Amino acid sequence: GALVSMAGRLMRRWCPSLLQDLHFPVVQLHMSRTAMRASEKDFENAVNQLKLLKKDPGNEVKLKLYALYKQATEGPCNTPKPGMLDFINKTKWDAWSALGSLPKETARQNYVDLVSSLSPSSESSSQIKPAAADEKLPESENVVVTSEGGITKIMLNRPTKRNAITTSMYKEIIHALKVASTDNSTITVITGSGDYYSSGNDLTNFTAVPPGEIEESAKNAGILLRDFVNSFIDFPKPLIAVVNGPAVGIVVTILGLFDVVYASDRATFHTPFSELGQSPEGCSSYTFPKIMGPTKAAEMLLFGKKLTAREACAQGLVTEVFPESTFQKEVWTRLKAYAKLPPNSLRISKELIRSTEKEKLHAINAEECTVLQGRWLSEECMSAILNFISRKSKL
Ligand SMILES: CCCC/C=C/CC(=O)SCCNC(=O)CCNC(=O)[C@H](O)C(C)(C)COP(=O)(O)OP(=O)(O)OC[C@H]1O[C@@H](n2cnc3c(N)ncnc32)[C@H](O)[C@@H]1OP(=O)(O)O
Repeated sequence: GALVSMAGRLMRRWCPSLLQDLHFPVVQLHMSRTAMRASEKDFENAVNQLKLLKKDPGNEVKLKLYALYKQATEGPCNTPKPGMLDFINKTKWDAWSALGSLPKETARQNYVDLVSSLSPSSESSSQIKPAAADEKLPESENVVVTSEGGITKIMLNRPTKRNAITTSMYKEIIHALKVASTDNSTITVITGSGDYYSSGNDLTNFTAVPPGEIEESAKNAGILLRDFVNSFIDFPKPLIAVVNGPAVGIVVTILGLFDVVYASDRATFHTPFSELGQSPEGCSSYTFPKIMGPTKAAEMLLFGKKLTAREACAQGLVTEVFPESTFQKEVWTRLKAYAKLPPNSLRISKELIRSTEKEKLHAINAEECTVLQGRWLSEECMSAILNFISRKSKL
C-alpha cells in the first residue's frame, strides 16, 4: 500500500514531464514523412491540427495519442517493458502495448478520429447549453427530428420500405446526432414510424453503382458506416432506442452503443449477416459477446438467429419489454420523467460509464468496416443482394 501511494505521489510530481514527453511523436512524424503512403496525409494533417489545440487535452488523451501514434508508425509494441520505477516510460509502454495487434491503418485512423474529436468545435461544445425555449430542428422526409420537453427524437420515417436506411439517411442521422449532442435537450431517442423499427441497410444502396466504380463505392460506404457508428460511440448524452417493431441488421448491431433500449413485444431482433454474405458491424463483434456471452452472440451474428423482444431482454440487449397496446404511452411517460433530470449530471455519469471503452470501440469499428468493405465486393454478398432485389429471397 505504501509503495502504491508513493508511486502515486511520484507520478503526480512527474506529470509535467510526462506531458512534455508526449509531444515527442509530433517531432518524429515530420522526420519520417517521406516514408508515408497516400492515406497518411490525413494522419499528417491530424498531427498539425493537434499543434493548434488551444486547450490541453489532459494526460489521458495525450497518452492515447502517443500509443496510437506509435502503433500507426511502428506497429505493435515489442520493445522491452521499462522497470517498475520508470513510471513515465512504463505508463507510455503500457498504453502502446494495450493496443495489441491493432493494424497500423486502424491506429492511424483512430489517431485522426481522436484529434478531430478534440478540434475547437468539439472543445466549445463540451458544455450543455442552458435550457432555452424548445426548438424545432430542420426536418427531412425520411429522418424526422423533433425536440420537445428535453427530448430530441430522431424518427426513421420510411414506413413503406420498412424504414430501410438509404445513404442520405445515414448522413442525416449523423447530422441529427451531431446537432442533438449540443442542443438544449437532455436525452435523445431513436425510433421508427409505422410497423417496423427498421429493416436495416437499404439493400439498393449498392445496386445503382456503375460498373468500374464498385470498389470506390464500397470504400465510400465503409467510410460512411464508420462515421455513422462513430457518431453513436461518441454521443455524449443518454441515448435511448424505442424499438417499436421488427429490427434488422445495422439498427440491431448498434443497440450495444445505446444506453437504454425499450422494445414493444412485437419487436424482433435479427442480424442476418451470413445469409447476406456480410459480417457484423456497429461494434457488435465486441458488444454482443460482452452483453450476452460469446455463444449467444455467435448464434445471432454467425447463424442469424432472430430473437423475440423477450429473448433479447433476457440476453441483456433490451432493457425492458412493454405490451404493444401500452408501449408508446408507457415508454414516453417514462422518458418525459427522465428528461427532467439534471442534464450535466447525466452527461458526466454517461462519460464515466462509457469513456474507458471508447478507444477500443473506435478501433473495433474501424476494423469491422475494413472487413465489411471486402465482404461487399464478394461474390457471396453480391448474389445475396441480387436475390433480394429480384425477390428470390426474403428474411
Ligand atoms: C453503408 C452502410 C452499410 C451498413 C450495413 C448494414 C448491414 C445490414 O443492415 S444487413 C440487413 C439488411 N436488411 C435486410 O436484409 C432486410 C431485407 N428485407 C426483408 O427481408 C423484408 O423486406 C422484411 C422482412 C424486412 C419485411 O418483409 P415484408 O413482407 O413485411 O415487406 P416487403 O414487401 O418485403 O418490403 C416492403 C418494401 O420495403 C422494401 N424493403 C424492405 N427492406 C428493405 C431493405 N433492407 N432494403 C431495401 N428495400 C427494403 C421492399 O423491397 C418492399 O419494397 P417494394 O414495396 O417497393 O417492393
